[in-house]
Amino acid sequence: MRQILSAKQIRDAEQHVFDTQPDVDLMGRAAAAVARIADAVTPEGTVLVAVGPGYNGGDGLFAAARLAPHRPVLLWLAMGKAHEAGLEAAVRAGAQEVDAVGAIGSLVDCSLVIDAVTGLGSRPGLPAQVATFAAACEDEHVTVLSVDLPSGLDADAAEPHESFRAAHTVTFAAPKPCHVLQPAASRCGRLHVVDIGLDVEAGNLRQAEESDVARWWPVPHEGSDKYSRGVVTVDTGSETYPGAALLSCAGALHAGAGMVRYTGRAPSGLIMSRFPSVVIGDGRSEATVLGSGWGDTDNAASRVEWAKLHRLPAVVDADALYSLPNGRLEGWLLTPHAGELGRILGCTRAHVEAQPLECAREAARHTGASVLLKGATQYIAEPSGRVTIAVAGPAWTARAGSGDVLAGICGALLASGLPAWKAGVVGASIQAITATRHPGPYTPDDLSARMPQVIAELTSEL
Ligand SMILES: NC(=O)C1=CN([C@@H]2O[C@H](COP(=O)(O)OP(=O)(O)OC[C@H]3O[C@@H](n4cnc5c(N)ncnc54)[C@H](OP(=O)(O)O)[C@@H]3O)[C@@H](O)[C@H]2O)[C@@H](O)CC1
Ligand SMILES: Nc1ncnc2c1ncn2[C@@H]1O[C@H](COP(=O)(O)OP(=O)(O)O)[C@@H](O)[C@H]1O
Ligand SMILES: [K+]
Repeated sequence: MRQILSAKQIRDAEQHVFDTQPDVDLMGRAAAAVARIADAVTPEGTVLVAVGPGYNGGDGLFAAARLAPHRPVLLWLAMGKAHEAGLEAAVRAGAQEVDAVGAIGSLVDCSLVIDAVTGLGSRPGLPAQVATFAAACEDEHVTVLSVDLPSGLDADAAEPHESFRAAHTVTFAAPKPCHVLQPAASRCGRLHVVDIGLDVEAGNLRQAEESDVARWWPVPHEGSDKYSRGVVTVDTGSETYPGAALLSCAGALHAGAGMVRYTGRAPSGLIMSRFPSVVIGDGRSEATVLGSGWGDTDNAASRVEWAKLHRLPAVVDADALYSLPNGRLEGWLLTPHAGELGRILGCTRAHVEAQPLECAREAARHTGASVLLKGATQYIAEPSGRVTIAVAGPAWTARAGSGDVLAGICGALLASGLPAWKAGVVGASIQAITATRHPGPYTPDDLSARMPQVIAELTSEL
């Protein structure tokens, strides 16, 4: 599990070092890492460093001082001002200053641009002159290495403000939200996290890794039977949308449910012809999946209430999300996409997309359920306010029906005994990991059929 830290948490940790170990040169360590990675990314050729007015620019200047003795280095002071000691060191080492016109003109001969304009102190967006330079870097296809974060992004946000588009980003101590939350994360390129000796405390935002999914996967043991592995009741699909029933059953079966019972309104013959191991009809079970493909069902509320009355942990998807029963939904997992979460909260999809963490947290706090907010970045919020980001996957998964499969996967995991938040994290992650290992336009059901092999690989890698 990787901790994701806010700008404030990093600044507090830096302050602690300044207060307790005044001799430690944090900027020197940061600059050394930037120079080392710059040489690793492009070992030869001219490096142009775009330098801002604060400490981020200082990192760039001290990195320039380390690079200039063995390769040509140009400096562009993007906002006029620069860290004085850093500038002196860079110039002393042989770096040469250019103006804005010279900076853009030299791009054609540069092998690397180091973006050290702004970092943690970045206000969203870029001043016009810097925006022009960033656009020119893209036009010339120059490799950009951003220091701490692509200048223009907000360290704590997912929003893709006008910013540099980096091929590599070197950050310090831990990733910040902008490095892992889409769409901002797509501006960062490959992320290098460097330890500069900050002592950081765990917060309430973290990202799951493949190793967590492997560790948490409910692998059956000698004593397992179909009941102990977990029976999941799937009430999804309808006469109008029978496909959703097949998709959620496919998810539950391929995630390894001990038994799948189908109680929805899609024709049972259809289910049996595709999945003969599914048992049609009600019976004992450990969890239920509700809502995918219900459409405008008139008795949605009573079907959701039924799960609450039977104290059955539920995965609540799609239309069932608008018929949540009153009271705390402890042990439940809600799986909205941004539009659905907006409707639940009474705000717009755009608001949810701009404030995904806050919205997922609010829904979890309000309902008492865990909330899996689906999309390019998938957030699992708990009522406590803790948020775990699922392992990310490629955008191949972004197609109709992926959510129905995901609901089935999560249902099987909930039935196996995982707590709701973990079922959400593991379910969303396994779908993404499968898509990463099998890239291409697979249909959601074809992709789910590849999951068992990936689960076997993952759990045998332990
Ligand atoms: N502290 C340490 O020892 C260590 C710090 N480290 C490094 O320091 C970085 C943080 O440094 P920082 O706090 O100086 O902020 P930084 O990101 O350089 O920006 C502030 C300046 O930019 C300006 N500005 C911002 N946005 C703007 C915009 N859109 N358009 C125009 N101007 C804008 C802003 O102007 P103002 O808001 O004051 O008007 C201010 O002048 C951190 O990311 C890491 O790289 C590492 O070396 C480890 C040790
Ligand atoms: N950009 C993206 N990258 C990766 N996965 C995505 C992206 N956008 C959406 N997804 C995936 O697609 C699924 C879409 O779910 P949803 O919108 O509920 O679809 P449906 O209701 O049609 O099944 C989510 O589970 C998410 O995993
Ligand atoms: K930067």
